[in-house]
Amino acid sequence: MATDDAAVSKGGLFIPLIDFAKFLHGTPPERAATADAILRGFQTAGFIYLKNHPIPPSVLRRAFARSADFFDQPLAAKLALGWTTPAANRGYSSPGREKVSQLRDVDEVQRERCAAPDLKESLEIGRDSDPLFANLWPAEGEGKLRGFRADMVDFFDRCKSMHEDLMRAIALGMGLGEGFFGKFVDAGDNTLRLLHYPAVKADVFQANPGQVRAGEHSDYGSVTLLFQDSRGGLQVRSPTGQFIDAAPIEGTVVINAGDLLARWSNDTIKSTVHRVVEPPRRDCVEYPPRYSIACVYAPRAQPASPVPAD
Ligand SMILES: O=C(O)CCC(=O)C(=O)O
Ligand SMILES: [Fe+2]
Repeated sequence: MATDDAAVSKGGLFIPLIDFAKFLHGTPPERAATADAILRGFQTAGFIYLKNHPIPPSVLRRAFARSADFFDQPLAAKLALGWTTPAANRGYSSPGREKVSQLRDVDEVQRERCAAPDLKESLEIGRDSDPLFANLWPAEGEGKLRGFRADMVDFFDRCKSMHEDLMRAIALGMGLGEGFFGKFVDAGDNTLRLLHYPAVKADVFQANPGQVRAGEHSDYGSVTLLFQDSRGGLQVRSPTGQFIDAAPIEGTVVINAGDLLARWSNDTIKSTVHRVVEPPRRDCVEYPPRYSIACVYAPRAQPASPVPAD
């Protein structure tokens, strides 16, 4: 059965490759089997790969091209859209600014940032209609970034809709009503995260064995959709503690459960640690840039209806 295909099977880590169309358009038994496979993947690996997902290749190609156009701007233009506060969590973070980590102590994070800064830059985009926080968009102008905002809002909405489908599958797999999570996730208080790992000399990794493109961490939300280009470097921690390559597979999206879903499921679902490292070693002086797009889902910031007093 398609749901038993492995995207990754190594070192005790089995990440299933699942046909999402069987959940979206299948017969009731196909939908149920696919929902079970999705839930099992999150319970065992914390990660799944989905094929035949609803975001068309042309839309993805466009999102990646627009992301490259954004990062291609002069640094000063990007810094003008600088990330400000965790509450807003919007805007641009220049290389070396963000260090993803499992550490909780700010001084320890700072030491890790100095020893092995994440070799990446990012743009965080939140719900565009949020009444509290505004996205930081490049000026529309006539250049390459014309239409950037409209394209990103469209991509954001497509990811939101896919997230709602996924939460329906998880609820079905858990034996709950399909709509169980609906009222928690329908606001779309999510974060679209454009990531660019600039070209880097191979000897940077050789000179510093702790050097990474993104440090080891778990994600904070319910699930993260992760679209990656063909460069490689994403690794997922296996149940025995080894980091295993989660290589790109054309036409698929990698999805991982985050801390919130682990909490919601009483830790039956795993929020698994992952990182981005030196790409598969090859004979080159410089590794090319890598782009990825992560959509991190969070529950609605405000309750859907007033919470009863007691
Ligand atoms: O770029 C990647 O492949 C991973 C990014 C990631 O894990 C994150 O931003 O949370
Ligand atoms: Fe992550």
